[in-house]
Amino acid sequence: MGSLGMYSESAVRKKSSRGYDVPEGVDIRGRYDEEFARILSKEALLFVADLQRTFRNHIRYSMECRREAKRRYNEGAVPGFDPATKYIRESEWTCAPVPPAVADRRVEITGPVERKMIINALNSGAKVFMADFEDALSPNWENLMRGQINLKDAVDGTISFHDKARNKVYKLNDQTAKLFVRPRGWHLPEAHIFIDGEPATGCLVDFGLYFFHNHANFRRSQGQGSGPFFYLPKMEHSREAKIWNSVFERAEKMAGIERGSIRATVLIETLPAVFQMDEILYELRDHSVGLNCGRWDYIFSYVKTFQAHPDRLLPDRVQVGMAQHFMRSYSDLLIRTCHRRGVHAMGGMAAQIPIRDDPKANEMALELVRKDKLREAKAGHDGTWAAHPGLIPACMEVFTNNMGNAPNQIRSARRDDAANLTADDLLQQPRGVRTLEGLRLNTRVGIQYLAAWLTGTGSVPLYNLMEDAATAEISRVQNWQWLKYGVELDGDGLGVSVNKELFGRVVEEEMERIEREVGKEKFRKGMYKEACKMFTRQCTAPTLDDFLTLDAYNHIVIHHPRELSRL
Ligand SMILES: CC(=O)SCCNC(=O)CCNC(=O)[C@H](O)C(C)(C)COP(=O)(O)OP(=O)(O)OC[C@H]1O[C@@H](n2cnc3c(N)ncnc32)[C@H](O)[C@@H]1OP(=O)(O)O
Ligand SMILES: O=CC(=O)O
Ligand SMILES: [Mg+2]
Repeated sequence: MGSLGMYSESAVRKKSSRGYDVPEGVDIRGRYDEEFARILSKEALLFVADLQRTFRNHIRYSMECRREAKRRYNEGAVPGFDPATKYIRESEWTCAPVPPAVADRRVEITGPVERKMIINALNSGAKVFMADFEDALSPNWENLMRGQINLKDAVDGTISFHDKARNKVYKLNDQTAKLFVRPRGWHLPEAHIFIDGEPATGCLVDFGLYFFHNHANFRRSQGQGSGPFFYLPKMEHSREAKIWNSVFERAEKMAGIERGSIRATVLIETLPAVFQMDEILYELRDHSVGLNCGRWDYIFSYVKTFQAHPDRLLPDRVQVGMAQHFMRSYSDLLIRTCHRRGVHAMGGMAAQIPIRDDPKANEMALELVRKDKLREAKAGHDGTWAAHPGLIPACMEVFTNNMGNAPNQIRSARRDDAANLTADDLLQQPRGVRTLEGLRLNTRVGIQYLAAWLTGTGSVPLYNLMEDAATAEISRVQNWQWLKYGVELDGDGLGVSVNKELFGRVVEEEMERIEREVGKEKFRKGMYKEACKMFTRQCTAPTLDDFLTLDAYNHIVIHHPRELSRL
């Protein structure tokens, strides 16, 4: 438990907020629940409110800088290395030593903070489990609060789950994966918790509540004296990493633990951030355990950054893989940067998942995963991500064959050759063709994903692939880009160009197909029509929405007394 020593007495005064006991200035607008109230204790909320008050202006400024950068890119500029921080890139320094508890991260499983999945992931045989409040989670009130309860039970070691339908009880094994938690990105508000009349910042709620309730037990049971551990998503600039560093320092002070205890891996998953990798590590150098290639959001970010650059259009989504020059360059430079600074360079997610009812297709999917992991291990990555427990043995085998007994390749794979990579390498337009099937698949997947998200599920299997917020974003922005520039579907050889009329027909036909595939009953009961409306609006809007989930979020905010809120 944290101490309240750093807060004044008056700030702890109780005030009733729809059933919850809250400190001054905090208003809980989500449903009251006794279990939630244990997470939303007055002390924990005070900690979250303190983070919000301390950092809100820094966050606001950073988001304003993102808008300013977007304006520049939209006027024709391209991202590049910042001359002002050349000294950071060129000087020799290293991050704090990697804590022994997480030296070996050769396979990491990811998944939403759902109770059964947390147990399965911790028991999966992976070295790390990244519990996700971000790409894999629909951040409705129930998911967020239950997620916090589940994580607390997991850290306490008491988590269990009874699947009544199968009469199966889930419990933790003796040996479990190390827990990392990924809070939401800086851009997402938490509209069920108001602080001083404004929605709280989503990631400060996720981080604050988890840290407050778990830091002590985590360090004892999991961290061998260090931790807790985090993954930090979707940053665009080192100034955002600097805020996280300050958040960590403040949390460590509140908890009375040593500075540098908290450790985080930053996902490099926006195009501007690839030019800031040294700077991001530098800001977090006492709190870093590396960088990760968040390849799916990275592709999304490529389209978003170049939304006003018709000379940089993408081919079909399925063709934008790690073999493309810009993706390979990004992974190589990330490895070189991390190893030079003494931390892990983590690989990314292959989207394939096991295909239960078709052994041949399953073997082909597994082979694609093996190939992807082999490329990562040989390139020098220290570990990788798996979306499903069924993929762990294959990923483990590839990394173990390449790394042997060493826990990582930080010292052995320097990749100094990657120092020659230039901005042109990192920005090179991907090669390939565009097809009507590409447009159809984007539409079919985007709508089904959004329909799932609106009903509380943030990661889904679609057409034998894992789909989450990052992969769905690619579908959305690619459709938008093709519509905006009326691109020719050059892979079909028919000379057809994408326009609103064609897209309208595709939407109609794909909705019919979805109804056939999921069945009339599920289609009627689900949120496919709402998702279709939302997805269509976003694909055809004159200006590109920054995030699919920002507009969609308004539809999952439920305030009590019951009312639907628009932010
Ligand atoms: C771009 C990025 O950000 S990637 C990171 C974010 N994305 C993710 O984390 C996605 C994680 N993966 C998943 O959510 C799931 O694997 C899905 C949705 C893709 C597929 O899930 P399902 O359809 O339930 O898979 P399936 O039916 O094969 O599951 C079999 C078992 O494995 C479990 N399982 C599947 N994936 C996971 C996981 N990632 N973690 C833990 N357990 C899992 C299921 O709970 C199920 O358990 P059970 O047999 O005890 O009931
Ligand atoms: O978060 C991971 C990604 O690929 O996006
Ligand atoms: Mg991502």
